[in-house]
Formats: sequence, C-alpha cells, structure tokens
Amino acid sequence: MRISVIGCGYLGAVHAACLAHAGHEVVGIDRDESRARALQDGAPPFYEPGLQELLREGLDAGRLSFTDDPRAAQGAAVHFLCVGTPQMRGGDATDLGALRGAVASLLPSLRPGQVVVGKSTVPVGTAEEVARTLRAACPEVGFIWNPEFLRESTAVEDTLHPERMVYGVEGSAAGADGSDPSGSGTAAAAIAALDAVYAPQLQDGVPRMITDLATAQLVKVAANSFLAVKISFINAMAQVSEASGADVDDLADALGMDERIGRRFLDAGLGFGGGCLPKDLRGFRARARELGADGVVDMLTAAETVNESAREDVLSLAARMLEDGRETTGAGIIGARIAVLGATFKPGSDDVRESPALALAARLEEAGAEVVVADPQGVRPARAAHPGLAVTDDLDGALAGADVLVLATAWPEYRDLDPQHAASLVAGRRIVDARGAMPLARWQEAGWDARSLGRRMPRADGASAPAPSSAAPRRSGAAPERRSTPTAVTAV
Ligand SMILES: NC(=O)C1=CN([C@@H]2O[C@H](COP(=O)(O)OP(=O)(O)OC[C@H]3O[C@@H](n4cnc5c(N)ncnc54)[C@H](O)[C@@H]3O)[C@@H](O)[C@H]2O)C=CC1
Ligand SMILES: O=C(O)[C@H]1O[C@H](OP(=O)(O)OP(=O)(O)OC[C@H]2O[C@@H](n3ccc(=O)[nH]c3=O)[C@H](O)[C@@H]2O)[C@H](O)[C@@H](O)[C@@H]1O
Repeated sequence: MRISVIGCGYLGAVHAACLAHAGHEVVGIDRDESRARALQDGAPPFYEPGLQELLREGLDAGRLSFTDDPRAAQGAAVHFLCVGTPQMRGGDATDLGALRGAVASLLPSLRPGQVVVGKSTVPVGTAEEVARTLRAACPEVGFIWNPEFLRESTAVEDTLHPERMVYGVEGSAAGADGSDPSGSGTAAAAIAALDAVYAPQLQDGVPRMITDLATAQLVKVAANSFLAVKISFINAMAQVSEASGADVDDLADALGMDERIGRRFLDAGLGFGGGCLPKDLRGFRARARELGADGVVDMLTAAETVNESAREDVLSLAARMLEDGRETTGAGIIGARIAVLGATFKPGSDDVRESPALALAARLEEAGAEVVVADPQGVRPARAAHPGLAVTDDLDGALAGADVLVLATAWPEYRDLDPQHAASLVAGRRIVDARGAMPLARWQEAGWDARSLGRRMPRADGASAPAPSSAAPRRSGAAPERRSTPTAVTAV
C-alpha cells in the first residue's frame, strides 16, 4: 500500500521506517528540509536504537523516501499525521499550529476513498476539528484517530510490537464493528484500510480497540498522565522514606507485587521529563480546565509539583554531603565542582527536551556550583539547549576534580562506573545516585559517601543502615568557601 507520513520526528520517522519494513511503499514528508534530507540519506537526525538499520533497509529496497514537498502525498491510500504538538509559549495549552498546517498542506492531495489517520497527541476535541476541515475539502475521505504509545529508546520495537492499538472513528455509534452512523460506509472502509496497514501487528494478535474520536484522543493523554502520576506517587513515597528511614525500592517492590498496582513506572528518582509526559500533562490540564474537570487539574498539578521538587531534594542532599553532615545552610554547593552524569531525559535517547538531568544541572549552577555534565549521546542537543553549560562525552574529564558526582540519567556506562577508577580522578569521594540505579554498596566499600534519596544504604558488612533523614534548607545566600576545582572541560 502507498502511504504518506507527514511529520518525521521521533514518531514519524520511526513510523515511516517500520511501515516500509512491513512492505508498504512509504513517503515521509517533513517541512524541515534538512531533516528530510538527512533521513533520505539514511542518517537519522536523532539517536534512536535500530532506526538507522530500518531506514537503510527501506531506502535500499526503494520502498521508503523522504521529502519536504507536501505534494509527495498525492496518490497515497493512507496519510498519517505525525507532526509535533508542543506546548504553547507562555501557557499550558497545546500549540496546534503545526497540525493545522499539516492538514492544510494535505488538502490539495486528498482524493475520495483515501484515509487520513491522526497520530499526534492532541487535546480532546482536536480530531473533530480536523475531520470537519477534511470533509469540507473532500467529503468522501476516511478519517481515524489512532494515538501512538511508543517510547523513545524502544520506539522501533514498540512500533513493530505495540501492546494495543486504538482506532477512534466518527460518530457516537462507533462500535466494535466499526458501524458508521452516516451510513456511507466510509468508517468501515477506513477501518479496513488501517487494518491492512497494520496487518502484521493484527496477525500477531495485538488487541485493536475501536471507539469514538473523543475517547481515542483521551486515551493518549490519560495514559501519559497516569504514568506521570505514578512516577510522582513513588517520588512522594521517596520523600517519606527519606524522612522515616524506610526504603523506597523495597516499598516499590512490595507495592508492585500487587497486580492491581504493578512494579513498572515505580522507579523513584529525578522524576519524569522528555518531549511528551510533561507537555502532555500540562496540555491535558489546560483542556480539563476548559471542560471544568477540576479534579484532573488538581491531580496533575500535584504530580507536577512533586516532579519538580525531586531536583531540589537532590540539590539539598548534595549540599548536606558537602557540609559533612554538620548543621547545613546549603552553602556547601557554592564553588563545589559537581559532575552530573547524564543529560538526556532517559538512557538510550539523545532527547534533552525537559530533561530532569539538565534541569538539575542548571539548578546546581544557579545555586553556585561549578557544573560539568557528561553524556554519551546528548552532547550536541544539550549544548544547544543550554549554551552556557559545560557538556562533554568525556566521562573521565567530567570526573576529574569533582567534589560530588550525581547520577542523573542511568546510562549503563555510568551506572556500571568503577568506584576505584572514579576515586583516582575526583577531588572528593561523594556520589548521589539520583536514579536509584547504582550498586552503592560497592561505592561505600571503596570509601565513598554514597547516597540515594529514600534508600536505605547498605553497609560493607551486608547489613543495612537507614538513610540519613536530616533535611537541608533548599536555598542559601551564604558566603562561599571555594573548593579546589581543577577544570578538565570548558563550557561551550
Ligand atoms: N516522541 C515520542 O516518543 C512520541 C510522540 N508522540 C506525539 O507525536 C507527535 C510528534 O512528536 P515527535 O515526533 O516527538 O515531535 P518532533 O518535534 O520530533 O517532530 C515533529 C516533526 O514534525 C515536522 N512538522 C511540523 N509541521 C509540519 C508540517 N506542516 N508538515 C510537515 N512536517 C511538519 C517538524 O519539522 C518535525 O520534524 C507529538 O504530538 C507527540 O506528542 C506520541 C508518541 C510518542
Ligand atoms: O507520548 C509519548 O511521547 C510517550 O511518552 C512516554 O514515553 P517516553 O517519553 O519515551 O519515556 P518514558 O519511558 O515514559 O519515561 C518518561 C520519563 O519518566 C522517567 N521515569 C520512568 C519510569 C520510572 O519508573 N521512573 C521515572 O522517573 C524517565 O526517566 C523519563 O524521564 C510514554 O511512556 C509513552 O507510552 C508515550 O508514547
């Protein structure tokens, strides 16, 4: 089947490459000419495991191409809308400008019987607007809202083997049989076309649910909001664990054994970031406010507040460690050299959008620390996002002379860092595991002051000691005593 994919970012590029892998003839269209050219050259403009190989396969087979020309959508039986839906500048609401632009650019190519499929994440009510625009231009076009649930770093696998597929079709009577309230058969034909696109997934037994447009749009923002709330719940539990001497990992394990709760997305740490969870939470909150759903507004606000406090908690912990457990003022941060390990919002991706690691780095710098950030994949985007910040892929250079290390993104090479090797480079043996991912007993054995919020620290003898619970003030203007800070990395 000939397919067009409009918008070739993290979602669209992967979607296009996976559709070509399934045997379809796919054209990816992106208004960013340099992005389209890079993809056409087989060089993804971002890091996503497995994407480059699939691109190469599709390009070499002649089934996949990329362009910035919207007219390339002509003749496709199915058109996927995959453009970005970022947060509005200066507000929580979702900016639908790119989506409206993509729809407008598609209208001249539309022909009766073709199907338009929306995949971008949108506030409920958007799909109905898109449907009206499409129908005004071409009444016989099919339309489905088909939200996407892939995760960055496993996007290829998630696209080829999703856990479920949701089709939102028009009309309140849309049922499991795809019945069409207009009686024209357009909805049934659209469902059949999308089933043909997803034939491999359906043959694999992936559940596919047909519902109305509003529910399909809501499933997506509700899923991301639920994940955000779940992460904030366990981070709030980490705060209680820290204050009470409990262990948040044991707590998460015990909670997770209850099948109604489940262990996934209960890893306490620096909180959630990325191009989607934060902006989708805010976009949903803005829409819920318009709809008068105050419970959603309150719940999502609480989740966001907890999420942001995780960075302050790590900053306070680092300050406590630098002040060697004395009555703390927070001043220990000032002039300290802090190596933040990780820049991206999670390992396996080069995406730094709303990265908690970078937010922490910026906050430490604001508090007076000399910060260097290390990352194996995110140097270029991190420098672009924070031009004043020292960012390097040279781990040893980042460790050199550091007073404190903070694991902010659990890249395997940082998680598995050798404490003896690190000790030979740093100025002070202090490490904060802000992702709960490191074997801290090994670090303690090697003479490090190793801590993680809400986690009981193992002792070298195998017994456990409760984590210290004294809380430091969050900000301080106290005068600094400058520490020794050999500099191996310069800001760019
Ligand atoms: N990144 C992810 O993991 C996932 C993203 N989503 C959703 O998918 C959508 C896209 O997200 P990303 O791929 O991350 O965004 P992105 O920012 O990486 O890519 C969006 C692309 O759309 C292009 N574009 C904008 N307007 C266009 C137009 N009129 N015509 C052609 N191309 C146009 C941009 O140049 C850009 O390359 C968003 O709604 C997002 O919430 C959904 C699931 C997963
Ligand atoms: O709409 C989207 O774009 C996507 O957003 C998320 O995927 P993604 O942003 O790739 O990343 P996640 O794996 O969900 O992680 C999000 C953030 O939460 C953090 N996280 C995750 C899990 C956890 O237990 N604790 C935790 O702090 C991660 O470090 C990361 O910063 C969703 O998981 C996808 O289903 C969705 O399609």
